[in-house]
Amino acid sequence: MEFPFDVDALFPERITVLDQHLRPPARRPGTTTPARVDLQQQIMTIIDELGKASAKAQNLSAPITSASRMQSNRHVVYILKDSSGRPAGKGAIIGFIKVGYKKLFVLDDREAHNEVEPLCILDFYIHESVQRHGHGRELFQYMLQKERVEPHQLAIDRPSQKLLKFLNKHYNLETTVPQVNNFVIFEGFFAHQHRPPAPSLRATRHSRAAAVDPTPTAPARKLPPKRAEGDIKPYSSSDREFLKVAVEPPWPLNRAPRRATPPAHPPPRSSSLGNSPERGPLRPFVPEQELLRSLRLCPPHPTARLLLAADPGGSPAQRRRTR
Ligand SMILES: CC(=O)SCCNC(=O)CCNC(=O)[C@H](O)C(C)(C)COP(=O)(O)OP(=O)(O)OC[C@H]1O[C@@H](n2cnc3c(N)ncnc32)[C@H](O)[C@@H]1OP(=O)(O)O
Repeated sequence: MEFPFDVDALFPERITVLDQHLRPPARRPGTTTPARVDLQQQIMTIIDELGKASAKAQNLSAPITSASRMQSNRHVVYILKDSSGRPAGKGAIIGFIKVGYKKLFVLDDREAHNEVEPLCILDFYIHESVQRHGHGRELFQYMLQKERVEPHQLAIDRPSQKLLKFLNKHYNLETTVPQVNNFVIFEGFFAHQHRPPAPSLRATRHSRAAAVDPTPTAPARKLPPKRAEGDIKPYSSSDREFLKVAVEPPWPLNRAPRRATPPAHPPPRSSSLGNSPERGPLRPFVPEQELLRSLRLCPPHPTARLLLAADPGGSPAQRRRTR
């Protein structure tokens, strides 16, 4: 994937790690340094384009990775570049993987709910022209070492068939523990749950392009106690949740408020907060409180008044309850 600017100078290392600050990595000595804002704009362009390409490859209706979503989440993206075109070309981007810690409620093999906070694979893409060349593995392996996690410790947000095959081939991950949410976890997940997240993602909130530390050690952290079934929320929020087509609420909650003039700007199709870009055809919802208020202010219909008057048995209290 090529860009009109010098990707090779922007990302001096083969793999660049970026967090929510999207800070441009330090440039090689001797290279000219454009204004910081320009560099950050280039990074945002790369992330937006990668997100779009990944969504297309997965047949998603909208990207789940974008610069704005990165800025509003504590996710980390690992970007793999190709500088083989150097010195003539400007380098190219091969792909990326996005990870982040998420609080999830997952079922173990006895179908008991467990509250956990594993590192999740949220998005992963290698350019079509170079898939099945080992780049995915290179990126994944780097991420595992940097985050100090083992493959069984990961939760995968709705993996594609290709990713399932990838995990099976490279990491022998095959047997899944059935879940009711969109996350896939593999056998061995619970055995490793006492291994805590590494400080790389949690504590270091800077753009990094550091060398891989080959010693995967991390201090132990106690997991929260198991919750009673009643406390458990029915699902854990996936990053892909906002892609689902929204279900229209029943009448009259689906009535749009009357507007004299159309809005000057349509609502954003997708925001960093994760509202669905698929909601175009749906009418905006009337807030429930507003609806109740307007119902209370409504004078009773004449027929209703007649019916109330003709009901000798109905006490005011009963009528209040019925109403
Ligand atoms: C949580 C999520 O992100 S889900 C979305 C995952 N991303 C996608 O599905 C996007 C499209 N696919 C891709 O971008 C890539 O194929 C990735 C990221 C899944 C893997 O990256 P690659 O560079 O192709 O992987 P790498 O070369 O290291 O390993 C190849 C192995 O991956 C699996 N794989 C990759 N592509 C395919 C494919 N088209 N069909 C079946 N298996 C595939 C196979 O196990 C393959 O081994 P094989 O060639 O011996 O059969």
